Amino acid sequence: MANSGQKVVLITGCSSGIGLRIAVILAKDEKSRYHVIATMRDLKKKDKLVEAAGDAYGKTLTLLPLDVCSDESVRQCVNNVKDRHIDILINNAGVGLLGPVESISIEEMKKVFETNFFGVVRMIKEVMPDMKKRRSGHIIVMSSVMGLQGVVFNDVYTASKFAMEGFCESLAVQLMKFNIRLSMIEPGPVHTEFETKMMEDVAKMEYPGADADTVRYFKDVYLPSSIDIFEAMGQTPDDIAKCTKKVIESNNPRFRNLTNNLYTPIVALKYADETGGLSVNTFYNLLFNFGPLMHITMSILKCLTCSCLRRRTISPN
Ligand SMILES: NC(=O)C1=CN([C@@H]2O[C@H](COP(=O)(O)OP(=O)(O)OC[C@H]3O[C@@H](n4cnc5c(N)ncnc54)[C@H](OP(=O)(O)O)[C@@H]3O)[C@@H](O)[C@H]2O)C=CC1
Ligand SMILES: CC1=C(/C=C/C(C)=C/C=C/C(C)=C/C=O)C(C)(C)CCC1
Repeated sequence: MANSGQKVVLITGCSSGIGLRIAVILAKDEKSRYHVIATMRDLKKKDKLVEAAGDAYGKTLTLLPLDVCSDESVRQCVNNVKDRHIDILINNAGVGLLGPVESISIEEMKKVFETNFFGVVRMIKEVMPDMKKRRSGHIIVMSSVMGLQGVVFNDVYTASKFAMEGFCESLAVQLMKFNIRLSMIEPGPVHTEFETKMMEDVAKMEYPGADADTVRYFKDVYLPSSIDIFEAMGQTPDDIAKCTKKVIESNNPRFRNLTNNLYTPIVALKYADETGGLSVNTFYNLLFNFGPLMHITMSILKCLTCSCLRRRTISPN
């Protein structure tokens, strides 16, 4: 149970990746300022989190089951929190979906929206009224650079994150009147099971309904570029957890928080030209005309960021 001085933080999707690391980093806060309620839809998956939490488990970190796609599960979970008092709600649970639109059923698309959009809306609807009564609270949403900028062959995932951005940008204004803050975290590529699951799905898929050219563009052009980008720019879940902690601890938290400086110029294209031409044409050229060049650029970028060149310059031995 939380001490009177501790902030109660409820996090969704803590069985792996970013949610797991945020839970651990907050539960291990050096000043014990947080009581973390780490949630996951299947508590059988708790071992990785429990191991990473170490001594904090049972003290500053407790577990509750929660499936963001179920009204009943969301209600029960929040009812199980003492006085339903949640100071900080972190909406992290999310799923990806990759591939040509022709080969994805409407049912699969709805599942992505059910988790990434309605899952967050469901959580906010359950927690927000109590925050409003108390005139305090902070809601965090794990969005993505794909909530700001479309990426080819990620059409449906991108749309689900765009939907979230629109919802939150609207709600943030009303919430401010109740002294409740809303912040979006906007990571670029992050090495988690999200990436592995998508690659596994891609390997299994046969892309029914998509023509041969589209499948070729997806497999032979997009996928290698995407792998390059993950290798060159990919952050760790810990990077995102640290950034999220900073946002929570800021006196004046920003609404949008990009986590990766290397990705900022890519997102900036959209704001540099409101007609959208600059971003659409640049992405087209990067993908279809400069694919091999992009591979070289990404390799150089990877080399510079991994600091092997810098190490060699500083220490010739
Ligand atoms: N990895 C990346 O490159 C990026 C990820 N993001 C976002 O970060 C968030 C976390 O993803 P990440 O850590 O990378 O990926 P992971 O796949 O490692 O984690 C996703 C988590 O969401 C959980 N989850 C999925 N569906 C539900 C549900 N219905 N109810 C409750 N939990 C659910 C998963 O649980 P289970 O184990 O049960 O499936 C898992 O714990 C997502 O919102 C994602 O969109 C944003 C930008 C980049
Ligand atoms: C291929 C390709 C791109 C790919 C970007 C990727 C792959 C971003 C991944 C972001 C993730 C995984 C976000 C998760 O929410 C760019 C840069 C648009 C430029 C054009 C070519």
